Amino acid sequence: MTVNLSATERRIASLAGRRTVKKDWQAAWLIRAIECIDLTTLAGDDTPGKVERLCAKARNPLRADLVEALGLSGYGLKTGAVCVYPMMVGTAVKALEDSGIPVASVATGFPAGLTPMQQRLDEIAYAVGEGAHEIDIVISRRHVLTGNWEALYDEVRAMREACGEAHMKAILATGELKTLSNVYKASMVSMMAGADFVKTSTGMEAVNATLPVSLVMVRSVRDYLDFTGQVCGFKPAGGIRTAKDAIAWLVLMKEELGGAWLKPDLFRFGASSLLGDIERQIEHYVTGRYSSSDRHGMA
Ligand SMILES: O=C[C@H](O)COP(=O)(O)O
Repeated sequence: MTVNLSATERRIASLAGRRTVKKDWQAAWLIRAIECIDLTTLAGDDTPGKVERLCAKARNPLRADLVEALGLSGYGLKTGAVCVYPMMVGTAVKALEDSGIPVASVATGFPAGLTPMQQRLDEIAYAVGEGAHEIDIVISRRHVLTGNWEALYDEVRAMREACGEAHMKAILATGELKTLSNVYKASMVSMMAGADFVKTSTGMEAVNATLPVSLVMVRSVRDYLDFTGQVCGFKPAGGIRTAKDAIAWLVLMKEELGGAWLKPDLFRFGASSLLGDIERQIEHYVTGRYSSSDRHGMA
């Protein structure tokens, strides 16, 4: 399998012109984007209080006056999930009780994945034991860079088993995989080994989610569906900060995979600050005025 870089770039360059999403449609697409956000905090200074505030935001992602102006009172708008480190899972589970919002936890030596395998599996067990519904694992980049696909398969398979009932997202850390062909192969092997989602990045690599890498991954999802009949979700993560970015990714999903991949069961944004810009754009749609971005803090 090889990926044609210039064809990939050409396809991405043409995407923006394929759909015009303005005014009411833009507001509707942004609401959908909110429902697909894994609202994330993965920082060394995370505290229970910060996670509780983030969970409150996940329950009420837009200010009440904006929700009312959009006619969404009673709709129950909420984010797709809240994503935290394993030590914060218990706090998040408690804060999200009865909300229907799943808690996702990174695990397996996030972000580098360079801890011994047993510890990585124990970390999954810990997060699941704390109540995580979804586990975002990181793959060993060295298996990709050395072409050891069997080792990658075995690793992801073992992690899939450790997740039990929890959904598993496989983070490829695409910014460290060197080539788009490697991205395609790593994505395919992760799906073969049982990943429910493939995810671009940890947010900690030098290069995180990009549209060309995302195109390659969604094509692998499409091919996997054609080969096996199995559906897999997709999660771009890292550096997605603006409403405009969100629309670009939603257009990509709609064009490449169709409407089924515009819903949180098959599509998520991994993002810590995207919601703030979306709220700001929706405020502009409702009031005609832009507020300062610091009025839309997350936690
Ligand atoms: O998976 C989520 C990422 O760590 C979030 O990255 P971000 O802070 O660039 O939005």
